[in-house]
Amino acid sequence: MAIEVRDVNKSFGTTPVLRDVSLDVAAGSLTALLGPSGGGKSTLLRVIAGLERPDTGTVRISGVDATRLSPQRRNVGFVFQHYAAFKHLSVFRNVAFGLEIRKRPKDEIRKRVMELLELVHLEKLADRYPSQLSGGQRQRMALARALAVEPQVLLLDEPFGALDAQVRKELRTWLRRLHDEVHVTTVFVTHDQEEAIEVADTIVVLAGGEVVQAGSPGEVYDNPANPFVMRFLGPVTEIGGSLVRPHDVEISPDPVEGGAPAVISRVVRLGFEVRVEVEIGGHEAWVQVTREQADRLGLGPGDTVHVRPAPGARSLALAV
Ligand SMILES: Nc1ncnc2c1ncn2[C@@H]1O[C@H](COP(=O)(O)OP(=O)(O)OP(=O)(O)O)[C@@H](O)[C@H]1O
Repeated sequence: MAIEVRDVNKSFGTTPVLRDVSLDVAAGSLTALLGPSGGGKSTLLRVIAGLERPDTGTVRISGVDATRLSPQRRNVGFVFQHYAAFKHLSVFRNVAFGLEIRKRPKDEIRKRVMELLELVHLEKLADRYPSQLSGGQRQRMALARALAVEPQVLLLDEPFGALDAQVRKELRTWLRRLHDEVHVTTVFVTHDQEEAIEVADTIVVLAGGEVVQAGSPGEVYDNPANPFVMRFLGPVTEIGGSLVRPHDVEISPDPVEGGAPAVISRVVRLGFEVRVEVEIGGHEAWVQVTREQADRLGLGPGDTVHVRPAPGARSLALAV
């Protein structure tokens, strides 16, 4: 394991922020810490980085007990949402910085920095200053700088959080590819479930300072540990006292075994998908169907249909 967090507790004043957190991060993996705002994600990342000291518990990095080591001695690289670049230094010098203070030979620095700039596709912008870069380019420079000193672990705290949705999506794909090339163990914080599912090979769901579930994106999406995780990972609706994904609901004009009669209140076409809003015995639910299905069934407001979770669909019973 590249990172082993054991029974970590951390409070700020009297407020517990991390409660008995244990976590294993496999070497070479790309792990997302996912959860709602205030759940403790950044604090956990900072504990791993050595920027916060846990009240109890331990952090091991590459087999070494790092709990009491300073951030500088942990061999970790980090990138934050608002990356503080050296404004008066060129992109090249920003990336070279860590190597220069380690007094590496000039030739070696030049070679390594140019390799890194190619990796993050900034080789043509080496002589620019940070103020002459876009937000996305600046974050890529930050990643190159963090990678320059060959950290054992890369820690990213919402690295694309301040960028607009389009650039964010591009950088996600790019981060995944970068990771496939470099394989450095990476932990990144996000509150965006789509980002976590798309980029990470392991997702750790953190809420209320506790690890609620950890697993591959498929496991966490398909086998959520509880209704909270199911809601957080994707859309849900309630049918017959169970929580189910709206694309896992069968809709039929005729009565079906285990089905409940429902009245369609609205049919919303969202490109390829159609969202069918229904009322079942006084409560609202919705079903996601394809446009082809909606047309074939001729669904319209006021129609009575029958709905049930599709056979084999994942559903979670809700406590009454
Ligand atoms: N230095 C601090 N002093 C006091 N309280 C803090 C400190 N840092 C964090 N907290 C509190 O700890 C809780 C968890 O914060 P943390 O930043 O770890 O959550 P998060 O999951 O990363 O949330 P976000 O996505 O909003 O950053 C919050 O209630 C926050 O107000």
